[in-house]
Amino acid sequence: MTDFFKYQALGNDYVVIDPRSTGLPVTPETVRLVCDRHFGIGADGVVHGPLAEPRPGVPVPLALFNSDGSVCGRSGNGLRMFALHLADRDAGSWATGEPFTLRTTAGDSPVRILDRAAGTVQVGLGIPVFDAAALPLLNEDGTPAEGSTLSVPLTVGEHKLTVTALDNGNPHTVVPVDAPTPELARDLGPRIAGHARFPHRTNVQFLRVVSRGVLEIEVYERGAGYALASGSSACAAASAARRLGLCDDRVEVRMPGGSVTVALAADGAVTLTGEVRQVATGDFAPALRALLDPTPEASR
Ligand SMILES: N[C@H](CCC[C@H](N)C(=O)O)C(=O)O
Repeated sequence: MTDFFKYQALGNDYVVIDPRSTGLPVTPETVRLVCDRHFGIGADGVVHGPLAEPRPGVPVPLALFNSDGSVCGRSGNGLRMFALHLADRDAGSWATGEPFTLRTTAGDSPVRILDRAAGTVQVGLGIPVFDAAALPLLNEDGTPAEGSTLSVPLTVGEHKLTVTALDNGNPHTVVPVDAPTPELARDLGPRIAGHARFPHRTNVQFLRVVSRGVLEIEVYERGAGYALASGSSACAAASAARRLGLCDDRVEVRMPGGSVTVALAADGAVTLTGEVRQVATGDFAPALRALLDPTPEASR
């Protein structure tokens, strides 16, 4: 029995809870405690899976949570970590380097372990949607907005911004700025993430185009806060920059925790490649375990 497996991708950390290794329930409350950096293990989110016995050739179901306990449709980093977890724990067909498919509430994502020793894992996040109704995005007066979400005006307090919003399994809002800084992300990030015009909230990327092949972002994640890196955010920034004509089809996206590569196909489909590492595996101590699963039979 192993209660948890912890992974990080460029400092974006997730705790994997595998129901085959532990009987612990996974609920928004337990996710919040596990992710708490003072009272729990500490993580930006939890990956719970596989939710059915994994079989080669069949999409492997899993659930993703943010550290605040909210459900996250898709996580570029969480999916890549879970792919490596399958290879670490089960080897077999997950470790051959052949692509396989992971299934979340946001749909299916192909993953591929390119180099297991180096932790190089690739995930496909599909074709993003730049559509106000899909996000959804509201007008200033609270009515549903319609049409393209490329370069839309957004007022945040005294700031008059021009942002590009998109959905790639998660909602994202890309804010081009001259100088993305952690201070800017921590200050403006939560105000955009929780802005009334985004009823489902949004992840936020502050973007600087370094060159046509290099982007730099600072990330504020919906449900998790300031993040050293985010896979779907890197993809969102690259997709927005490409649609705005600011970058080429293959870009390096630099974040405080490190860089990933994002490739953009002619139809807009996005592939993310980067490093993932296991940090720790372990068991929750009895006192924490009792909080995570208060049923008497859970105590050991
Ligand atoms: N860390 C994730 C994204 C989390 C997105 C989540 N915060 C949400 O949409 O609710 C990633 O690497 O793609």
